[in-house]
Amino acid sequence: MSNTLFDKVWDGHVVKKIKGGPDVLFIDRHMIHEVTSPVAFLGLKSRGIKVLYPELTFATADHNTPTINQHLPVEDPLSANQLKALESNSNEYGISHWGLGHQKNGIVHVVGPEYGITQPGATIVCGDSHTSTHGAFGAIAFGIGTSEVEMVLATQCIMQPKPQKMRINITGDLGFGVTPKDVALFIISKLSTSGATGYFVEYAGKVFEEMTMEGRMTVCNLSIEMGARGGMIAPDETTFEYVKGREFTPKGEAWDKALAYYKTLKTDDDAVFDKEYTFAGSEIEPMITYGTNPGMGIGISQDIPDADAIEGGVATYEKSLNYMGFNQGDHMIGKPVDYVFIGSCTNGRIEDFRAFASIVKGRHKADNVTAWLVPGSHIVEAAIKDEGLLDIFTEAGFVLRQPGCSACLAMNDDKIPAGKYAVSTSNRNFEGRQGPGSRTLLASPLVAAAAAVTGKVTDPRELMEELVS
Ligand SMILES: CC(C)[C@H](C(=O)O)[C@@H](O)C(=O)O
Ligand code: SF4
Repeated sequence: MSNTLFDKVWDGHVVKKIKGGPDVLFIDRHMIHEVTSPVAFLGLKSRGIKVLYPELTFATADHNTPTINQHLPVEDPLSANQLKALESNSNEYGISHWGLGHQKNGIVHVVGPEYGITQPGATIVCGDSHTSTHGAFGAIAFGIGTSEVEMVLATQCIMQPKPQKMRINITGDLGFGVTPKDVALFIISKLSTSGATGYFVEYAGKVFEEMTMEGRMTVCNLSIEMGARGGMIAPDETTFEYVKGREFTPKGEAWDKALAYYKTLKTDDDAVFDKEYTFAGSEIEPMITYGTNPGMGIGISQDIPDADAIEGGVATYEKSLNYMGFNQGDHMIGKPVDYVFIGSCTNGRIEDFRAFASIVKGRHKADNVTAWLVPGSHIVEAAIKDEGLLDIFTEAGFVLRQPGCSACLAMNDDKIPAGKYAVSTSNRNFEGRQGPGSRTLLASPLVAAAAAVTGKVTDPRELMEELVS
């Protein structure tokens, strides 16, 4: 029988099928952070249960961590408590803990792949919706709630109804200045934020085959923003090359065996999906959002659509534009920008900082812009320095901060003030997401860089040197 990539990985992890109910799945890797794990550990303690396989769980602190002066004690008492709880729980149960200041510390979805915790064909969970990121490796990776975190700690299994299957194909090539972030924002703008609810998505086609692992992670990261349980891409040579030799990946003979398994992980030619979409890469231009959900995105050269061209309630649409201080029919290009944030588990990897540098090189930060450059991990931070990007940033008037989630959801001090506009490379533009009253325009690192040097929404293609005629 022909199977999809998703079926192959899922079926290979079913421990028990419950008739008419969910499947019990074995979980290969469990990542935890300080926000969603404390209550799960309290639950374990109150029931006197141990962590079944502590060696399969990895803890990192990211949401509540400051991005400057990380060597100093954390001032905010709530954040300090959560960070302490993660540390003491990890120590008590024998779980690897990469806390603030640890050399391996960083955003959970950035460090997992960097250290080879993320592997093709694995099942990976974390109490965090953007766990979908790890699907870039051909893993089944999804976010879980705190009570499920407790379940996985106790049993290394989870009960899950099997989602339906969707495939999204992007054919052909991407245009100049179009990045993986634009591909993802384009798909969400077409499908809406609920368009993939109940589905697990496979991304397929030439555009994804030619994408780097960093790009694939950006796309899979945003799967959750169209309601999908997760997204995945079949592993190939690009994947194997990325994974090989990392700290937690198999070595020697075990690698050969693992590689043979990884190579089986693709959708059979005649496998059937419950839903399928196909778009041409050439349809996509650099994207930007204008509203308060990630589906409210348009090509940067387009105008804000009229309410009657949008599915859903007119009142909600108007409320959203009102919050943003925008009107139907407005041009996005030229809108003033106060803040620029490059970072997060969506676009906080080295390739993103290279893209940002390619535009700011030889230019200067606009005076009206406050820019926060936040690497996703210490590995990214070190690469920024080693590759000479820090020099480019410094000359252009930018400062590099230390790793963490930062202004992506502003649980630390990195908050965008009320009413201010931020071009942000993160994944959510909800009301108040980046600080109470903040207004977020989601975009790629290229669009963020163009805004940072011009002080307004600018088409990055105008600033890119090798403009093809
Ligand atoms: C804090 C955490 C539970 C949350 C999530 O699940 O996604 C956060 O990471 C986010 O991006 O909003
Ligand atoms: S970077 Fe943002 S989206 Fe990613 S885990 Fe942190 S808060 Fe969530």
